[in-house]
Amino acid sequence: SIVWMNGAFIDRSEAKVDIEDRGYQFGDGIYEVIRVYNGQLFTANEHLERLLGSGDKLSIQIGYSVEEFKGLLEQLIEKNNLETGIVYMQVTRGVNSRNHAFPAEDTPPTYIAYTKEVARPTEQLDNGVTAITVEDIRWSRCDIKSLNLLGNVIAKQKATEADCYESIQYRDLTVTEGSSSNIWIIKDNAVKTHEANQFILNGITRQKIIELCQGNDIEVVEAAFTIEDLIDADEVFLSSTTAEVMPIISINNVPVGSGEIGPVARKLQQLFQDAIERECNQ
Ligand SMILES: Cc1ncc(COP(=O)(O)O)c(CN[C@@H]2CONC2=O)c1O
Repeated sequence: SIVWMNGAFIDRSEAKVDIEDRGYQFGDGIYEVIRVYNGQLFTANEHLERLLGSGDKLSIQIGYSVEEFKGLLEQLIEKNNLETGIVYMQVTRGVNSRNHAFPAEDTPPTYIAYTKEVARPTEQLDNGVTAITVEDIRWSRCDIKSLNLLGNVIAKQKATEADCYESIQYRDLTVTEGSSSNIWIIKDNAVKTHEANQFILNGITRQKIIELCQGNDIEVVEAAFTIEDLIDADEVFLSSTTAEVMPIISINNVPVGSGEIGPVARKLQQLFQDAIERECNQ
C-alpha cells in the first residue's frame, strides 16, 4: 500500500522513522483518525482543524493547511482504493539528538498518513458491547490528541483482559471518558456527557452527536456525571470515529437499565447513519 510521508507518496515498505524521532522517543507528537465511507472522508475538516489545534497547543509548527491536508488525504485514499476504513495521520516534533527540551524551531516535523480498511462494527452496533470502569491515571491535558497514550493503553488493556470492549475512566468519582472514546448516559430521556475541558478529548463524533441532539429535539447536557449516575442510567453508549454510536449494555458485569439497547441510542444511531449518508452520499 502507499503511505504519505514528509511530503511524498511512497510504498509502505520504504516508510522508515529515525531512531531519534521525538515521536518515537518522547511520544512528542499528535495524531488523528479520520473515517472513510464510500471512498470519501467523513468530517475531515473537523478532524484536520483539531490536528492544527493540537499542533498550536504543543507549539509543533505544522506546515500544511486543512485544505492542503485534505487534498493529500484524498489522493492517498484514491491511490489505495479505500472504500470503507480510516486514514491514520500523525505529526511529531521531528528528529533531533535526544534532549527533553524542544529542538530548534526550524526542525522539520515528521509527517505520516496511511490508510487502513476498517469495516463498520455492525454486529457490535446492533447488539451493544460491554465495559468496565477504571481509574483515569492520565495527565491533565487530555484535550490534546497526543501520542502520549500510555494511560489510554493501560486502560484499554484492562478492558481486554476483562473480555470487555472499552474501559470507562473516572477521576475521583467523576466519569471522564473511555480509553479511546467519549462516554454518554441517558436518564429520563436526557442525554449527558462530560463537558469539553482538559480532562477529555473533545471527540468529533461527540460534537456531531450534540449537533444531532440539538437538531432533533433530544435534550442534551454537557456536564460531568458520577459513577453512581452511570450505574443508575437508563442507557449508556460510547462514541468515537471508529465506533460511531456504540451502545454499552453491561458495565462491570451488571446490565445497564433493562440490559437491552434503549430507544434514544437507537434514534441517535439512525441520525448518525443519516449524517454519514448525507456527507458521503453512501
Ligand atoms: C481518548 C479519546 N477520547 C475520545 C475519542 C473519540 O474522539 P473522536 O470522536 O474524534 O474519534 C478518542 C478517539 N480516538 C481515536 C478514534 O479511533 N481510534 C482512536 O485512537 C480518544 O482516543
